[in-house]
Amino acid sequence: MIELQDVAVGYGGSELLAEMSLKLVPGSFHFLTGPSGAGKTTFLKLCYAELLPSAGFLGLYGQDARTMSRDDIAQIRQRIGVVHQDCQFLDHLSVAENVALPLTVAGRPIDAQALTELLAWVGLKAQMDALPAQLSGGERQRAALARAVIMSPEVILADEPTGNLDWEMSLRLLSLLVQLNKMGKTVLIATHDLNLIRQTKAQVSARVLRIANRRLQLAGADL
Ligand SMILES: Nc1ncnc2c1ncn2[C@@H]1O[C@H](COP(=O)(O)OP(=O)(O)OP(=O)(O)O)[C@@H](O)[C@H]1O
Repeated sequence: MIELQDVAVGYGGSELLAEMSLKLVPGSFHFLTGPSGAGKTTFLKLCYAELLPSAGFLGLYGQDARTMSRDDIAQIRQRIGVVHQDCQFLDHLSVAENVALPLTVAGRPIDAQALTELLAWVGLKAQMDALPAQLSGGERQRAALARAVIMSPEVILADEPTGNLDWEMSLRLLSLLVQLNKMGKTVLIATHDLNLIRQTKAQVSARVLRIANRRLQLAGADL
């Protein structure tokens, strides 16, 4: 579904990451770790063609990302749900309307019952009519996760989804991502929280990728 062969990427002509190869197979669970500034967000942006490689092959569902039209990329993005590091919401819309926004934008009907069930699943049923400003950090992250999965994507990419959360809330969010994986979704989570990775590996068979020295590596068994 997402395949990189010898990919390099950078900004403004300077290379940040190089020689990256990876195949994200359906149903897999990956963590991506590495120090701040190593390029985790940049790597995720490649995976949903927000950035294109400066060298190598990036395949999205069998198509070469560099030859895809805007429409092709828009289609592919419907199959990839992204939880961004700084989850942004439209302040004047309710939590439910924000979560349903990808459907609205795509011109798809909103199934009110399915929306309520999704909000209940992330523990936000009581807050569905609240405004985003009324949510706590953990609630915002869970709303962002609900918004990322509302289009039933096959892949979920989450960028530091537990960034500012306490341990208990981090585990709660992780358990939602594990549940999605057990439902067959492919999950990739960028995080610098090694304890979280260790904790999750007890629940799910996860591979840990690490960015070091501008390269993507498979982390050792210690993680
Ligand atoms: N749009 C951009 N233009 C130029 N440089 C950028 C851009 N986005 C990121 N960078 C630089 O690329 C490097 C990697 O950034 P990136 O956000 O991918 O790292 P990260 O591993 O996700 O970091 P963090 O853990 O702090 O979120 C950083 O040095 C950053 O300043």
